[in-house]
Amino acid sequence: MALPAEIRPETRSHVDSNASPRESQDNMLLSKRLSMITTAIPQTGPGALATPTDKPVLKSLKSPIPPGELSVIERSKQLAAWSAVDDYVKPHYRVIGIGSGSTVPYVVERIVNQGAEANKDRVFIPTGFQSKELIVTSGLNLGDVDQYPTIDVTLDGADEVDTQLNCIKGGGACHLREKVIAEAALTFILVADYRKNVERLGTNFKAGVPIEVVPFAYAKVLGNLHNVLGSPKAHLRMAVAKAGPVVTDNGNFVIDAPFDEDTMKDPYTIMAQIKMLTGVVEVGLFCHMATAAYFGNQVNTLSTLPGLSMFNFLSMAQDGSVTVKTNDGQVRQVESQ
Ligand SMILES: O=C[C@H](O)[C@H](O)[C@H](O)COP(=O)(O)O
Repeated sequence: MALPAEIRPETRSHVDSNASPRESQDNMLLSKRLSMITTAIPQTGPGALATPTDKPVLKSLKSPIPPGELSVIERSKQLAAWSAVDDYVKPHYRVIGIGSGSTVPYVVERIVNQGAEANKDRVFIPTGFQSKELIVTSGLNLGDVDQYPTIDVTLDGADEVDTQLNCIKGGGACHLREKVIAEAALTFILVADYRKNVERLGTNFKAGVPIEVVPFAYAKVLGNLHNVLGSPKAHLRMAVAKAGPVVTDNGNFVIDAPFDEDTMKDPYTIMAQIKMLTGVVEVGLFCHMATAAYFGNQVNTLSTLPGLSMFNFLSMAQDGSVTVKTNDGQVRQVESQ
């Protein structure tokens, strides 16, 4: 398959608006590496993407990145993404959904590492601006869900995932397109770091359930959430580097609605109730949708300062393992080599 004319790989960086300075540095490193991989791929002419890159398919989870280059959290995201790609992006798959968030660049990284030959006949469907940029920048073929309404597998990040694989999504305001791309997929896989792996939704992610609303209905929906559905702190999400509200890729607003513990024990019910409010476009609760969720882990290590054995401190490390939860209730550990 020749590259569609609109694909013009350029070096663009992935911006994670929630990233800490360390995470931003990690993201810049990743963008740099992705663009280095991309420049190895012929971009135009009859030979476009026909020659494999010099990157072999990595069979193990051993990182080619020098130790210490990625933070513990970034390495956790990377291992989760790589394991998921290795298990679920099968050689014969042709249509692949690419989700949003800070773990997804590592999904693309691993897919690119499968080689140009593996990717030349594939088409990748984005869930928003960020993933579209990732696909284009990586020299992969871009498609849309209206051309490819059946997707072999979609891999996506999450804000939190519970034991039933229900999840909160939409921290980056992408959940409408994400849900469409997830529903269009025969298999939907979540990737995240250990902080997102919880018993009950709302444990660490306190911002609330993201709700995309049409702009003219936001005040009415806020009233419904405050007075009828029991979320007195529901509020319009405001932009950080712009005056006014966050506007989604679809031109809508986002409301964040925190609910109490009891409500979050049954995410499907509250999801259905919110969705019934007129003016709501989509709710960032994805229930009974994922086949598996991959979480990179960390360990706490008790260390001692050299020469000061009385001072112990806890330091965190990526222990090279990934926890995999599947929709049949099983949990297993994958160890990197
Ligand atoms: O709208 C954004 C998406 O649902 C993301 O997948 C989710 O917010 C997780 O993003 P991150 O990995 O950046 O925390």
